[in-house]
Amino acid sequence: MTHATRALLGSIPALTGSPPAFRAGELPTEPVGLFLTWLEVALAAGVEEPRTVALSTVDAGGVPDSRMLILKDVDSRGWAFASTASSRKGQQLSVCPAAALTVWWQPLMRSVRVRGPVVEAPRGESVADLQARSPAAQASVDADDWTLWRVVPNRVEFWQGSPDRAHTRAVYVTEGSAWRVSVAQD
Ligand SMILES: Cc1cc2nc3c(=O)[nH]c(=O)nc-3n(C[C@H](O)[C@H](O)[C@H](O)COP(=O)(O)O)c2cc1C
Repeated sequence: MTHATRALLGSIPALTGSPPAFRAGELPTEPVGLFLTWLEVALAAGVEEPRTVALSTVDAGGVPDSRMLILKDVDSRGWAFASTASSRKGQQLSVCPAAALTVWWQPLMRSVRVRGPVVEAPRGESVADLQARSPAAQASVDADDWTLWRVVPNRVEFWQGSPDRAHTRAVYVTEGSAWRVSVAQD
């Protein structure tokens, strides 16, 4: 029933919502501050579970996988997430230590994506992360397996959708130890 499915999908609204003001001429010089500002706006707007992200990794053959995860921290060291080293993502990160991470915050019509190499946090941080989980969540994993990683960003893109489809993207790219930001309308 391809036709019916296509019709069903076509009938579902997409890119609904109302964008907050986005002054592309007044961007901060680095992306972490802007991400945290957007997160605060998402929280104030009642976006549900704004710390949920899609994390994409690739296997040894270059084939990607993506899954939802909880964002654990964001600072100048990167975007932190945690899982088991023995998981599919853990195995993929051991052969290809790089990832992309994406959020979609509705009804703000905002998406952010972050990409770069992935580094494992010092062991103590993984232990602390595990200890902060519920007893049931702690009991479900082997403590030695639980791992905190960070995506160390070399490209961060802030996408602001618009009802008139004049979407705006602010793209931060590393240039040595500094960030270069450019704004595109598409
Ligand atoms: C909203 C949401 C949040 C999740 N958060 C985590 C998480 O923080 N860590 C984790 O290991 N799995 C989390 N999961 C489960 C993952 O999506 C995934 O199923 C699991 O980690 C196995 O992925 P893998 O086989 O690609 O390694 C979450 C799932 C959902 C839907």
